[in-house]
Amino acid sequence: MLADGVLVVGTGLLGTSVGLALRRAGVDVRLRDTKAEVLNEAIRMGAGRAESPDDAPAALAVVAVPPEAVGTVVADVLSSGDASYATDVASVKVLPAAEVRARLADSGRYVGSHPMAGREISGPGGALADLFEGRPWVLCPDDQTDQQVVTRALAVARLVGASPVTMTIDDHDAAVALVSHAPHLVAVLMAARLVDAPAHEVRLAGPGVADVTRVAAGDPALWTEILAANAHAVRSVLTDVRRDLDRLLAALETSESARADLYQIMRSGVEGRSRLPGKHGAEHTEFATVAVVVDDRPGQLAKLFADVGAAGANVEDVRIDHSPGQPLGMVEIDVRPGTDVTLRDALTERGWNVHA
Ligand SMILES: NC(=O)C1=CN([C@@H]2O[C@H](COP(=O)(O)OP(=O)(O)OC[C@H]3O[C@@H](n4cnc5c(N)ncnc54)[C@H](O)[C@@H]3O)[C@@H](O)[C@H]2O)C=CC1
Ligand SMILES: O=C(O)C(=O)Cc1ccc(O)cc1
Repeated sequence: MLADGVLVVGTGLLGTSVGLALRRAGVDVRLRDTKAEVLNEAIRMGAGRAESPDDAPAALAVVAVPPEAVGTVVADVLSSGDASYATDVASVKVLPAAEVRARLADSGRYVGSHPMAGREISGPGGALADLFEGRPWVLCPDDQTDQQVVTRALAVARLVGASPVTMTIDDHDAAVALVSHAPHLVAVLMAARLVDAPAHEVRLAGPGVADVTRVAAGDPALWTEILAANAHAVRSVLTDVRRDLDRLLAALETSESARADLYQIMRSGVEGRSRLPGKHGAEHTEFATVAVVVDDRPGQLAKLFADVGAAGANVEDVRIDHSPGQPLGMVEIDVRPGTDVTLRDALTERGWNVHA
């Protein structure tokens, strides 16, 4: 089905990651980017090859350019015959669909899609072959969409290790406003509080504020396009957040009833977070954590993981924090509840400093 190969347009973070994952699955991938140095870096990384004038039309173009450029690029690859069908990976779906429809009479050869995986680093340098592993990949066909393009986009999603999900473009944009775009803005607002903060305060920052603000490091130009294209749905979520913020401000007053409400708000945070999907999209599972203090020297982590493996424990997740100013790290290993006791004993026996 993808025997004629895939054309990836836009060899930044997403395009190069798609190329690396498809190459690993044996697909012929040709690459295109308006910036020669970016294209050459993606080729050097093994994400695909340069296009050739002798190439037959690609089975599918995967358009991985910023949202406002998607319509023009999809119309170009389909009308030039560079690809028979096209999909895109933009973080919004209503805008690209409208732009493709406005530019192409046979827009049924396009289906919008969105892998729910990314990083806060732009460009091919941040690309990873396993970026999409176990992540949802949303496809948004409508009644005009040709089944061929859906089949091909589905094949790409599966070959890169993602789990395909189908929804309408409107449902998609509403969902990502809640789970991606509004959270991005909350992270940005908290990170922006640090800009003029005194250095002696910022110095105390630990992994908590780093976790909460991680996505705020994303490319401001790309995110401005994403948010402008989904402004309506994002405003709706932020209006609810503003209402909650007002309630929170009142709950921080010093009265007994305010204190009870503050507790209720904290409880709703725990409850909401527990609804986040767990590893590989499975239902959220509470893991048990084993924390080990590790010397910050070469080979320690490899030795620790070997000892965890020897103890028969499966690592469900792992976090590493470095103690500021000390040659020590704290490794938190999440395992299935029940296995933590045996693991703790086994690691202590092997001489590790396991936190109580
Ligand atoms: N960054 C992320 O975490 C995620 C991004 N996306 C979506 O993926 C798309 C790409 O984002 P990134 O890879 O992060 O951006 P990026 O900035 O790393 O890469 C975009 C690339 O597109 C190229 N480009 C721009 N216009 C072009 C055109 N007309 N023809 C050919 N190449 C062109 C740029 O030169 C650049 O190399 C965006 O639509 C974004 O919404 C989707 C999921 C996650
Ligand atoms: O870094 C993360 O956790 C993300 O959620 C990345 C991300 C960014 C943009 C998207 O459209 C989809 C995923």
